[in-house]
Amino acid sequence: MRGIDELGDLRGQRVLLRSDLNVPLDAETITDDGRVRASVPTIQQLASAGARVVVMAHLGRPKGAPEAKYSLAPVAKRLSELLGADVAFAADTVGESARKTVAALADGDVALLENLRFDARETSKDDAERAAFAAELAELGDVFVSDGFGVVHRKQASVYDLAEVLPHAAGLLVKAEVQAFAKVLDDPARPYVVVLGGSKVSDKLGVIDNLLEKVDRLLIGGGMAFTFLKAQGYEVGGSLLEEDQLDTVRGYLDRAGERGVELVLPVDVVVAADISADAATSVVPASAIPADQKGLDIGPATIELFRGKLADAKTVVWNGPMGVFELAPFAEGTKQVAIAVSEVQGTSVVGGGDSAAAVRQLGLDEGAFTHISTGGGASLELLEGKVLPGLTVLES
Ligand SMILES: Nc1ncnc2c1ncn2[C@@H]1O[C@H](COP(=O)(O)OP(=O)(O)O)[C@@H](O)[C@H]1O
Ligand SMILES: O=C(OP(=O)(O)O)[C@H](O)COP(=O)(O)O
Repeated sequence: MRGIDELGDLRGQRVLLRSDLNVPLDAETITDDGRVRASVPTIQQLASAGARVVVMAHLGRPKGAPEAKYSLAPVAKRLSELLGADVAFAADTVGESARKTVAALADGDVALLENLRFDARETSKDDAERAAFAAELAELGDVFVSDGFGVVHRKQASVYDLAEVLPHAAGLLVKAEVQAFAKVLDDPARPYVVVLGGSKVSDKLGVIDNLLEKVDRLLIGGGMAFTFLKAQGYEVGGSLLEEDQLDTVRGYLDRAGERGVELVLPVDVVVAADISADAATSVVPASAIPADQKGLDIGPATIELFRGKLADAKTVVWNGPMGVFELAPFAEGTKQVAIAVSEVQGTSVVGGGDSAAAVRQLGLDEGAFTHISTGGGASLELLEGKVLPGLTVLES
């Protein structure tokens, strides 16, 4: 994979840089700036080389049109602070504001475009629509650098199509992440345990298919667990559920049994009627979730069960919080699993925007794990052996 150094002299060149700046926000306050920090070294290297750096990023999942709560404006401010230099913020992505902002850049300056996903073409499944958006983005740059590791599993205009129309290279973060995972991929020490949770259930259920061929144990918590519990015949009340995946999940349960993979599900759950910080909570068996309650964290018996399954692991990969850890009543499962993963004698990798935020919130830093990855879905797809569009396109 070509790196920035191989792009030639960048002085005066407009570099379109795809970063993953998808950070958790509480109104306009960034609650964890890990992804912004991780994007800084590449930006600094490009700016020091005299490039005019045009950063492109997404925030959340807006529906293809501008929405104030998904604006990248707070991220531009934080990026300015971290760089110690002004970051010009364009109020649109490929419109007049973007063109003027880029035209006004001097060598070594940095700009950030508004959320790419305010344009439906960014994430379109239609190749021609994405290509048209990439062509408009390409007018704002001479070179493309891909550094948003958290999105390299997405075949999207700013990740994939842009590399087909501009000279391109991988940024420092993408290179470092790929290298870190190569070590895990290459003959993992066993027992090899993957812990899955979080709320992107439909996205991440699919990775289990391939992981069943690779791992010794799969621990499933977070929003991911309830489709499994339902597939086993339990009612899950108002918990997150992928109804249309129940047959697929039954298939996973059968295959895990056949292959001797331990698929470990919660035995108890913290439930509440609403997702709120002052909700009345109770702990119920996973087989007895009341119809009017939602499962929002794993319970104490599950924490013990998971701790036991992690104790002798030699390789652990964890993506997805065990509960709604942002709120104190539902944070304990994530906290205890984070501690258990940090104590693993061997390789421990935490991936994902929210999972990484959770471990940092607990005061566990890079030193407590072999690697904290900025990508959750991206790292899981790498580990399952998939070809990631945003990486293969960089080889072309
Ligand atoms: N049982 C649950 N019900 C609803 N949301 C949950 C549950 N467990 C975890 N979550 C939510 O999952 C989100 C993170 O999911 P995801 O994006 O898949 O993880 P990551 O960003 O680490 O890859 C968090 O905001 C958390 O509140
Ligand atoms: O947060 C992200 O992924 P993650 O939750 O899997 O870590 C990335 O920014 C990708 O976002 P997406 O899953 O909306 O494409």
